[in-house]
Amino acid sequence: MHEYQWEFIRFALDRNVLRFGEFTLKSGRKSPYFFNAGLFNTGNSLSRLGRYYAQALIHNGPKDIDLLFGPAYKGIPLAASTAVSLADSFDIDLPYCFNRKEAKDHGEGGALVGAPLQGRVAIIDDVITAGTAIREVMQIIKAAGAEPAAVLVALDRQERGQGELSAIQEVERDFGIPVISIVSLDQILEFLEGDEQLHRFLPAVQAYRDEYGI
Ligand SMILES: O=P(O)(O)OC[C@H]1O[C@H](OP(=O)(O)OP(=O)(O)O)[C@H](O)[C@@H]1O
Ligand SMILES: O=C(O)c1cc(=O)[nH]c(=O)[nH]1
Repeated sequence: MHEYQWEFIRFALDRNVLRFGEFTLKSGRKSPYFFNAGLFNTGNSLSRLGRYYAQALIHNGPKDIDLLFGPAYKGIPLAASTAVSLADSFDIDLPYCFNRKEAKDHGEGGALVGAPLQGRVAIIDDVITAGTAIREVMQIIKAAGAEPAAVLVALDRQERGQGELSAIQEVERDFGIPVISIVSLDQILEFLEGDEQLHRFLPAVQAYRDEYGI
């Protein structure tokens, strides 16, 4: 694992974002670990997080991105902090937008907020598990006439999607775009192996991976 990945896992553990226990996921799967990006909840942690995403996009993403999109809800501050980091640290001023889960019927109305949803879009979200959320986002982008160009997530849980491939592999195959993650379950397992205090969670995470992993 790269040093920045080890640092990122330490950062997520310190903020209680990465936790071990028993959690029910959007897919209904019962997971022994959970990544709650909502707990990156201070200016400092969001600023640091935005830099991780911005670096991942610059180093591993396509060069010709026109817009960042943050899926409601947790993707919203992620896209915003990535946009700020790109501007502040890399002198790249990209527009960003996000959706509402319920369309608004007064004021400016509608389900989209921010810059017009157009051009080549990088989707900024927290995790991909079974891939349901990301497929919903693809529909929103296509309905607007824009073009999905990449997906960026903090954590690739490396779980099966609709078939035998991982949800991320299915997205790459079905939409022909790269999915970039800061860390994946492989690195979390490696971290657990090397950490005296967290080592005890390894068996449960490995058993979960045997059931749902690829
Ligand atoms: O790959 P999947 O199986 O779809 O699961 C992952 C998605 O589930 C969570 O979103 P959720 O819809 O719970 O929304 P939130 O951002 O409002 O917490 C998470 O933020 C991912 O977007
Ligand atoms: O699959 C999910 O619902 C899910 C997993 C996870 O680790 N974090 C999260 O916010 N959602």
